[in-house]
Amino acid sequence: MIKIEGIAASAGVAIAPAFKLEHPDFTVQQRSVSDVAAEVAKLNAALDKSKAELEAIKERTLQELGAKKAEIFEAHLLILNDPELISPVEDMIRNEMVNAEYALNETANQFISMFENMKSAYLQERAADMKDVTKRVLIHLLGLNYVNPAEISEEVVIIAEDLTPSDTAQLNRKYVKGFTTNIGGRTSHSAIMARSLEIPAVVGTKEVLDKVNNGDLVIVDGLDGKVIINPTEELVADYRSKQQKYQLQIEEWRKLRDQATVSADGVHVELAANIGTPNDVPGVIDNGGEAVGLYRTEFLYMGRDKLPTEEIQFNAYKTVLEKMEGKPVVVRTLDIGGDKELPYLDLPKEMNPFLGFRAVRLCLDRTDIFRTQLRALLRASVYGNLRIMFPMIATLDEFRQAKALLLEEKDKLAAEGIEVSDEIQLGIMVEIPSTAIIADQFAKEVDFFSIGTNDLIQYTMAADRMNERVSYLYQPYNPAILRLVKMVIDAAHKEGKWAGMCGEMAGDATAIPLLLGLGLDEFSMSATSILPARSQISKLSKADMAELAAKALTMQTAAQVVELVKSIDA
Ligand SMILES: C=C(OP(=O)(O)O)C(=O)O
Ligand SMILES: [Mg+2]
Repeated sequence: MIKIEGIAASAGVAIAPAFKLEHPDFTVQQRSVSDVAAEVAKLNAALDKSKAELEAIKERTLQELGAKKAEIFEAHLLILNDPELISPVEDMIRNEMVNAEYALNETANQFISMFENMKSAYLQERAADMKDVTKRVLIHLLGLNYVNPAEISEEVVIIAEDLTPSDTAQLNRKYVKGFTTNIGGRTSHSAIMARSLEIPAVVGTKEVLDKVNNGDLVIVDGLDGKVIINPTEELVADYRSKQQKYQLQIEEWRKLRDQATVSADGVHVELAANIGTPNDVPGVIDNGGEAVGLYRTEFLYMGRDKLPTEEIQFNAYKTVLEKMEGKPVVVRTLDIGGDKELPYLDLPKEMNPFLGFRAVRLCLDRTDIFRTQLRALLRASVYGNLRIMFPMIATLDEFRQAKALLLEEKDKLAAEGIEVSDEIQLGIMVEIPSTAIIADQFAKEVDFFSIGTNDLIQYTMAADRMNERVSYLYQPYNPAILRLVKMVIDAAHKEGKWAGMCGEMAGDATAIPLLLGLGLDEFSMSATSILPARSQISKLSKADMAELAAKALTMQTAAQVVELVKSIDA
């Protein structure tokens, strides 16, 4: 039995066999072959295995997710059965006497670049299918040991060095009971997504991948940040009861679903949810969310081969607004960069991606991309209560430029006779210290602030939010952070505006008493944190918390602040 400590990233307990997820090396080398017939046979065997896999996946998808989702695998099968692709591969092996993987890769790449250069969106999508199918066959030709995480069909706990946000988005909750990684922090995007998928997770363990073998029984304790490999039977029994207790607690919280969030002394605050896709909305409603406080639109841009069209975006935004039935929806414009990459934009690698060309910086440069998103948002605005928010604003100039582009697009739509709501509030994320410091000036021009503590903490403390080695510096309760938060809230209130928070700190049980005391109006968090937060706030008096917060601001260290907050229970 091995016990490993990590960072509790998504609540709950998972107990299942380990599935190690390692990204294989798809590099293909050219080799000369003398036995051409054997090479062709090798190709055919790999094709047969791939087809059999696809048949099985298609069948399963059909049963579990329906005909529409299964179509993609039918398309992949058609490619593998297409003589126009397969014959040239065989010809190349025979004529040039080269290895099967090289012939396949070369031929497929020619088709891929041909499709990519076509005008039709349909044919461009075929390029993505071709890439997927080629990878599948190469896995067999190169003898790689790899299963796509989306295709797991038994209950497992995933063990990985790290998971990208798009890996995480593909996980099927039915089979993936939990995950644990070597690197990452509580605010890395895979952790955030794990919370919205309600998959227990422990990240930043530094060593779990080296310590575990495929099939080992693993416990992931996402409540206390522990991973146990090959536990004793007694420990498994203990954790099963911890799992049940947590389940009962969730049922208790559920009773608060349809209630407003009111403090013990009768003050209402808004509890909103952070979402990544329209599919997250049922989770928001299910968890009693009063609004969407942050819709991270970048996930619409990820996991595809090219930019989403205005129509794709319009439909996504409209769906969210309609499903929220008039409750506020804060949509954040594209925040790509940092740990969220868009390979098809072909941006140069940067030394410090979190300090680089990202979010609104990119949008103000690539106004073509930005304008498309703004148009889609404006068109969708008539379907609900839309609020638009710009990320990573560092200067007033950036806000003014972004707002000017929005107004230009609004005028254009009006000229085209397309209806746009006149009630759209326009706000900014406060996640860069410069903006927090002159929040009083911003407050005169914006309709609201949403404090992005995930980034605000990393920029204030100069500690990478993804790096577990400096996680000791990632201190939400540091008085320096609390003072910045206070400046932003006070600045908003002075101008009659509201201040929210959509960083993970907003859902953190230790931070909530302080934030309530500092006067935060809206708390936006992972949907699963909403009910525990509602329960907690109902027991706190805002007036008492204001006194507590005032004391916290005079403390010297984060540890002292934590002690102070703990003392309210004592
Ligand atoms: C909510 C935030 O945005 P993201 O986590 O997407 O950077 C933040 O920085 O706090
Ligand atoms: Mg951010």
